[in-house]
Amino acid sequence: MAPVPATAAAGSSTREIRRAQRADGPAAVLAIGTANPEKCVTQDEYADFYFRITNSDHLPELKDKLSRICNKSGIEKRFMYVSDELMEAHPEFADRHLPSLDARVEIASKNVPELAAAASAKAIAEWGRPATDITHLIFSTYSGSTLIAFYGPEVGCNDIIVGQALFGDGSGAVIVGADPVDAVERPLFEMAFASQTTIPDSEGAITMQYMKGGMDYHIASGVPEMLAGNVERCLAHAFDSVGVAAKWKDLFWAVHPGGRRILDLIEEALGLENGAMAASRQVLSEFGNMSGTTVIFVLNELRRRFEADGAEGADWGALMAFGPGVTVETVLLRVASGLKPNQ
Ligand SMILES: CC(C)(COP(=O)(O)OP(=O)(O)OC[C@H]1O[C@@H](n2cnc3c(N)ncnc32)[C@H](O)[C@@H]1OP(=O)(O)O)[C@@H](O)C(=O)NCCC(=O)NCCSC(=O)CC(=O)O
Repeated sequence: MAPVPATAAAGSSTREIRRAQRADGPAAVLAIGTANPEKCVTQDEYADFYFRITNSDHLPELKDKLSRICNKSGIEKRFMYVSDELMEAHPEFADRHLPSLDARVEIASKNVPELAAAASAKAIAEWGRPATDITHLIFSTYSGSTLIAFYGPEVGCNDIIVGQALFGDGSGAVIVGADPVDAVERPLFEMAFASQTTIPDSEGAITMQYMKGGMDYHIASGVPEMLAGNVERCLAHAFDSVGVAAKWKDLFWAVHPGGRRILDLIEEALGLENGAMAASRQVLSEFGNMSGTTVIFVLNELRRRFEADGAEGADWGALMAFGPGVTVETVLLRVASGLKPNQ
């Protein structure tokens, strides 16, 4: 980021002073950091773990259902705060009808900022400049799968089972700036355009609500179809807005892996080959769905892949995130000089 002049000539207009404060170049991701809680559970042991620590082994049909979904999830392992020790200290977390929100928030208030700080520290170390020089450090955390939205299964509440199969905890941070300082800052991805759309008639499809026993959530079974039916117009709008004629097959992709089926259906809807969302699938496999935090992990994985293979041929890409609303966030990315060989 170019230094802002400390003083302006006495006769400068306010407009000139404001102009001197602004960067010329596009906003770019200059560094990325991620962090997860220590506890790791593999997907093939998760159903046993979850039913044991919530004292729910008397519900074998639900346990089988969780195993079935875990097997189809495309996830190998996830990180989370919940553990035997936590559940021994807070047995009330297993029953969402018991009041526990205060205790959950108290634990989250200590742990979540620490995780965000760990991810941010990695980003700052990679960036290489003093933290006091930062203008934009953006971080996201997710702690739902233990702390806030973790509770035992219930007959008739399949959302709980689906959520238990998919979500993991983590934090991601990016440093964003413009006009990078040569030989110090390394732009990874430039951001050319950003937009947010609410899908028509999607109210109620993904909901989250704080209750006395934790966060209740609902994930409608048609969410993958809903997203797949709407991403193309979001992409077309974004690329039209910057006057770029993009072919979907030529882009690189950082799509939120909300679930394996979401990636499958979006690839199909856009006519992409199965490998197009390899970075999203890799993150899904290693970490699960960490809600809004996940796309930062996907960006990091894309960066790793570009560094390993070179970014030859890749130029434009799209980051897409999804959340309650149902909203679709689209950010147009361009591979920046820091990821291009020979620059
Ligand atoms: C869950 C899946 C991995 C299951 O894989 P498949 O669909 O291939 O398998 P399948 O059709 O045999 O389904 C397996 C079992 O899961 C059940 N099932 C699937 N989706 C369900 C849902 N939303 N609610 C309740 N049950 C559901 C099926 O009925 C079936 O039960 P049975 O076996 O008994 O017949 C997939 O459907 C998926 O990726 N879904 C997307 C999940 C999603 O919407 N994520 C977004 C989260 S919100 C988000 O990411 C935003 C945010 O956090 O902010």
